[in-house]
Amino acid sequence: MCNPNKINIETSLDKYREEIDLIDSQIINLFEQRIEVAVKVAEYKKENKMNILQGKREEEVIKKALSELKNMEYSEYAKELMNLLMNISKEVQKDKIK
Ligand SMILES: O=C(O)C(=O)C[C@]1(C(=O)O)C=C[C@@H](O)C=C1
Repeated sequence: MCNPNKINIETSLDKYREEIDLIDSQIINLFEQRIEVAVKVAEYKKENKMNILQGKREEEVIKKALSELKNMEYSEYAKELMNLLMNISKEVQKDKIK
């Protein structure tokens, strides 16, 4: 005999995973768009002899991102995510303009 509760648990897990898949696909699309803009910024920086690292701008990006958060419990994780995104931008920019 199968346990109907187990079926329910699996069904809701599948639903949550479908939700995560949808969110991941949006994140990956936005991630790609962000990188493509960072590549354009790299070209601008090269033409204008600017440093790849823009510390003041990074502070602003983090501040702005945190101001969008509804649950401040996640602020350290959000900060970690933004720092990771900017580190990836800088890596891509270095590759593009070296
Ligand atoms: O604004 C810039 O100058 C960028 O290159 C973009 C970006 C980012 O990913 O947000 C990347 C590197 C800089 O240090 C600051 C910000």
